[in-house]
Amino acid sequence: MSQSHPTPAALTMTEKIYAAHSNDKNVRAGDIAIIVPDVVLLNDTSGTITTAQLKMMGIKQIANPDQVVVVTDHFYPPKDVTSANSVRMLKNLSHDMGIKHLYDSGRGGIEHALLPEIGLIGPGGLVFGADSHTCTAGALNASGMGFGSTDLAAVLATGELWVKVPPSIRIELTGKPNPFVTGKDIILSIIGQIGCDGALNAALEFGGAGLFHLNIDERFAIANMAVEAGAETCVFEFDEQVQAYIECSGWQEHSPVYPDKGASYQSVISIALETIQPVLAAPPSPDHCKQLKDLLGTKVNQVYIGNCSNGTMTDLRQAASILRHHDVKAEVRLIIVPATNKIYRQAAQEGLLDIFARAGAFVSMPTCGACFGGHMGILAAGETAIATTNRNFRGRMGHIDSQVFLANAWIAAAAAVKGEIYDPARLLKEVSI
Ligand SMILES: CC(C)[C@H](C(=O)O)[C@@H](O)C(=O)O
Ligand code: SF4
Repeated sequence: MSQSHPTPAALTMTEKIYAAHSNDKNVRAGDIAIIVPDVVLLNDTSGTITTAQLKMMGIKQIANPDQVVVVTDHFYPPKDVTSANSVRMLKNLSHDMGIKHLYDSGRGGIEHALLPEIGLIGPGGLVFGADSHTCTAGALNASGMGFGSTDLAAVLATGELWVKVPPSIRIELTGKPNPFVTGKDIILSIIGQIGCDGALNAALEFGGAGLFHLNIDERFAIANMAVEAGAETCVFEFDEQVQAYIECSGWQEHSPVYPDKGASYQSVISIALETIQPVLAAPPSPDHCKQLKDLLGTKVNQVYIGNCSNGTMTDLRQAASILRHHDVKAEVRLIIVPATNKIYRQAAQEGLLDIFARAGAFVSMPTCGACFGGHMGILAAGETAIATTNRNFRGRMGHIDSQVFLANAWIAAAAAVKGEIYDPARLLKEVSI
């Protein structure tokens, strides 16, 4: 419950979003508040546990079917009978409970990329999801929080949940990134600096003049990985780029939040974008940040370009700029997965899918697939992958003795061509000579 706070107060963006979704408009960081999210997000892994919990609780009708979005993406299209049963379970739930927002992967995409794209989340909005990367929504001046499946069952049953409003860490971005430095390099560098628990139980809030140089796709890549620094959620400041995005997506509510001058932060971290170099996260964790120049020559067996953080048009265009001139090295498996149906079709229209297929890549409609070692790209013992994904824990993409390096799409594509970690800038120069 909210304590008695002096008013008027200077608030963070996170405090404003949670207060706006609570009956108690005076809630602040540290308070426990009953929160009603705009969206409750379920997928075909955790969502099935949530569904089973609802059954155990004897819930015949959920509180607000319009609040719920169901996306089948993790094992989509079902890879075996168990995953087929999971998808069936979610389709039955949607039918029985009157949930209209049901998206299968072919029609929709990976949940965190899809939700903003179809205008179901936007400035000032709040989503609770049974998936840790629900924080991706933060790129659009919204807040997304991941929960366990049982908590989500409680939200479905009642439409609300108690939450401890997190304190915020302000990340002040200044300057302009160098060529070949992307959102991925920025977030990997930040996690490398503060560690996988550097933002534990806090909200990351991104702002500053440097934001101007980051397009929305790059902000998605950054927001998506806030949880890899331990953050509960993250929020980016609102600007013209967010405004332009929601004009296309159709997000109806227009309630951007701004940080108040004098708002209180757990800490403030300044990042001068021009100081960031192209980096990778070496195994076995996303905070194991290494400069590209220190990993050159590392052999790779598989390259994966996709997932909910980096399966965007920005990533695909970067990969295509390399693959239009080069074939994938014969012994390397390159898998490219646009994050949504819309991105897939845009890439087709721009001729990118053809460039990928011609170069020898395996291209697929959206699915989580290999990202979490689910299907379609499992690593054998001793194999090494470079992935534009967000996690490289031991065994993440397959065998417990396989390795994953996280990197941007330029670096990933260059590795697919060379079969080893290679400087994409150098590769492009070799073409123009
Ligand atoms: C399976 C799912 C619950 C999980 C998550 O919560 O993040 C997955 O999406 C992941 O990336 O590991
Ligand atoms: S793409 Fe990967 S990280 Fe994203 S939701 Fe799917 S499994 Fe999780």
